[in-house]
Amino acid sequence: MIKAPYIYYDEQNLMMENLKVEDIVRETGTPAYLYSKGSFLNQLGQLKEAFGQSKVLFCYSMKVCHNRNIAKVFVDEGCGVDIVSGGELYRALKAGADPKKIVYSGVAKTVKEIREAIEAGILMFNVESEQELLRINEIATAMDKTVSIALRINPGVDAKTHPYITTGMKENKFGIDCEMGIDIFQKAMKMKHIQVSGIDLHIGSQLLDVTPYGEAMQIAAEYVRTLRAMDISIRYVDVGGGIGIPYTEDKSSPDLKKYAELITGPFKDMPDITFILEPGRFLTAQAGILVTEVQYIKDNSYGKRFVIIDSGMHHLIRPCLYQAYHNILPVTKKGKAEREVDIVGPICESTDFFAKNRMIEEVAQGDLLAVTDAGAYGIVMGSHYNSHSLPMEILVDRDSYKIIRRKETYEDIA
Ligand SMILES: Cc1ncc(COP(=O)(O)O)c(C=O)c1O
Ligand SMILES: N[C@@H](CCCC[NH3+])C(=O)O
Repeated sequence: MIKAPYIYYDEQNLMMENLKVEDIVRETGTPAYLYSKGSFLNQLGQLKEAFGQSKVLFCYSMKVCHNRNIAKVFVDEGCGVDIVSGGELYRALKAGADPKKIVYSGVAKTVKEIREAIEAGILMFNVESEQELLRINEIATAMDKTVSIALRINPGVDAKTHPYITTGMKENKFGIDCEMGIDIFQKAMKMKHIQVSGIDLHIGSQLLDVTPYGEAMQIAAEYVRTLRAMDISIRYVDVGGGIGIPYTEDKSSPDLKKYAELITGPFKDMPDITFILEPGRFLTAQAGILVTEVQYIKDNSYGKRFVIIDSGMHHLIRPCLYQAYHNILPVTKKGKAEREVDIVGPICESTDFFAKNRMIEEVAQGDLLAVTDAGAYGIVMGSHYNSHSLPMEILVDRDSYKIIRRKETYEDIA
């Protein structure tokens, strides 16, 4: 494994691992997502270290970056996979995931998806409603299989993150509220083809301050005690994902040691519990950059300058959807003075921007820019809007790179 940093400048050249980013994309073309394998492994290593000897199964939340080559990096390190659809199940199995390490979340699992997951023999369904439980039981009965489930409870905890990405509050569609959950657990216990195995919760995404996990895990531990007192056996506590990354320099990485303590601490009296973690963003966001080429520079008479690029909201929707900040770097520094610009894409929407009023080194037509921290919720939230193709994806490993998703042709998207 090579040492951090994985994305850095060597004099004027932006590097990923041992390669110049410019050399890669001049061969492959733009727009392109580039990912550093070393960074993936380093982030996973940090999480593993924080949890030390605790019984934890890390399930890569593949919704953040579902390329099967990337899932395979984590699978090869012993991780399971957190999936939310039949499509993700397919990708996870193609990546070589052990079905016995796959957990399946999501509020709208269809009959077909449930059947496929039972056939694959996944570890556990994270059930999000009573009707879903009934449906799983019905399908399991017809298939004559016993299916392991956890109920996703909604602990009513404010994760204090962006309002669009909290999930554990009363107004969120996820999970079952704690009070109703007890009754549903009891019903599940009576179902012949259902094996009650765990509880599940996920309070939100992009948490930099881990304290809300403390409150949530106290609630979870109390809940498990109540269930056990009713002879409802709980082996797994699935904590979901949510650990964030600093997108801006004024923020710092979450305290992983504290996170691990907040998760495991309330369960000290239950050493038989296995924790399941579903990290996503923390594992992949910082490893990814989106490289784009400047197409045009346009000034208007109000003093505004637009830098128009060959990528936009159809490739990375986070700035448009959450007003999210992503750093934007020249791929090759030219030593020019900085000036204020809007960096905008080709889409016929005024929300199609990566940055507004941003100071960056002056760029010219044909220059390359790299949007950083783009490895999570990037390409997976992309679209073919305006019939543009998605960027290619490239995995960098020390001195070499591999195209893991080729450029789409018109025929692919027509
Ligand atoms: C159930 C569940 N697990 C895991 C994740 C991954 O979250 P994150 O990328 O914040 O780690 C999400 C997304 O928020 C989720 O909804
Ligand atoms: N898509 C969001 C995170 C949503 C989490 C999914 N449960 C983001 O880009 O930050």
